[in-house]
Amino acid sequence: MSTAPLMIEQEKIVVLDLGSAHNQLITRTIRELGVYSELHPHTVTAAEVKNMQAVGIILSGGSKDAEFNIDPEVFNLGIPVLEIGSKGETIASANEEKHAYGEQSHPEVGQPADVKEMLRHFAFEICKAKDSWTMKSFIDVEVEKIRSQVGDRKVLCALSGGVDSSVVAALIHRAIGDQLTCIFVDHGLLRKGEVESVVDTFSNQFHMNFIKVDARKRFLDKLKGVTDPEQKRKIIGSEFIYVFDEESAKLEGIDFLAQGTIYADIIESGTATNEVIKSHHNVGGLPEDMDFELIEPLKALFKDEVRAVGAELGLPSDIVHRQPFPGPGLGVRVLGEITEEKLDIVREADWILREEIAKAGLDREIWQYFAILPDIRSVGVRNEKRSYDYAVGLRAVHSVDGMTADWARIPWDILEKISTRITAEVDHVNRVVYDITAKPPGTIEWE
Ligand SMILES: Nc1ncnc2c1ncn2[C@@H]1O[C@H](COP(=O)(O)OP(=O)(O)OP(=O)(O)O)[C@@H](O)[C@H]1O
Repeated sequence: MSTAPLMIEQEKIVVLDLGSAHNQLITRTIRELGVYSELHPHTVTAAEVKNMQAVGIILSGGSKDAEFNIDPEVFNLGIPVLEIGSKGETIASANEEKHAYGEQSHPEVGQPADVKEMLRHFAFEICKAKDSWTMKSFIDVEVEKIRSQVGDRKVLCALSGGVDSSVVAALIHRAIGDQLTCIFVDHGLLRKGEVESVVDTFSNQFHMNFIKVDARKRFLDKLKGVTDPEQKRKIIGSEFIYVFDEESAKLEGIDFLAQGTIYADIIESGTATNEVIKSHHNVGGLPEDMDFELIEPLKALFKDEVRAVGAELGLPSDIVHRQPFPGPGLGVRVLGEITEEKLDIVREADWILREEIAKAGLDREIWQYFAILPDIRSVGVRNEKRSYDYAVGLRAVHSVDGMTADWARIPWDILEKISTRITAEVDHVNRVVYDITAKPPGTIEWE
């Protein structure tokens, strides 16, 4: 985590990380109130805080602990300070007028109203913050920043059709129009309808400089005969880089690379952001030695804020609300060797699942749901004849951040409908199973 502010000019409440598990929740809650907030390490100095346009400071968690000694000058800045203990209780608060709070609050899930009230009181009554943090104002500010950073030069964006890179592309396009070029690699591992939706949105509706690379055959050839999951991921990742490198080499005069880095990437990577190229991605990411300056306009935003920016920029709902989808795509949902036939099966089964979940009105309720094709065939009967065909797995989970998950209690009759449709409509499937494993001990994806 960097000590430099991400939104420099924006008035903010600074949350200092003293080891509480609630830090992110507190930061988000303040933003939901309409006040921008950033999380910073406890090692930040008073002088640094002073330069952050801070109107309030929150010390969050374990502040009595010696290992979290903070710069004592922080208390002398004339900026209100609120201390929240590691269990969420208000320990004390101090500011120039020595306001004190006796109330006890617990920002655990289950009592969010209390915390929100406490934070609202602190932000507006004590800090006199303005509720000026909206996604519309964010877009206005960022558009200006991008314009002055880029000038008349050119920007390249690797567009996956996922939420982050789609919103980055739309935002930069709003700022500089044709100076942006997007490259979308169709590796043949996307779900049904996704390629069409990406092309339609960015090429037909936004009229972007949009390059779609059809690399389906190339990826399948490389994956032929490979069954080991790690090996599959590696091949998909490195092939993506080759393809992207080849395509970008054809373009001239590009100075910048746009990245969909978001706040979670920064908080989780624990490093100064602007030096890191998004490193966690499964797709392998782009090589560190690419000769581009980075533009990362979403790096201060939480995921729900990114979605709100996307909606404000006019991106369609299927992109803005796209479920988390692994970088290697269906490559990790076809277990064992990947073939065209198996990809088709999983794509069709997944489509039916998505359709029925949407029809039942559960599509926003369930965090993630998808079909898997395990490498299993079993015996069944079809038209009074013995069949020996594939089993399809269904997975649907509730989760907040993907770290833990519980399986979704989809009503039986909906599961029945999905199963009946899959076995009737998808060739070579004679059995459907539902995964009832939580994470842990399972993972959300099967590979
Ligand atoms: N098929 C693709 N075509 C072009 N770029 C891609 C593709 N897949 C991934 N990328 C690029 O690599 C980045 C990281 O990919 P990853 O699959 O880990 O997605 P992510 O972190 O969820 O972001 P996103 O929401 O943009 O997909 C993407 O943001 C995008 O810039």
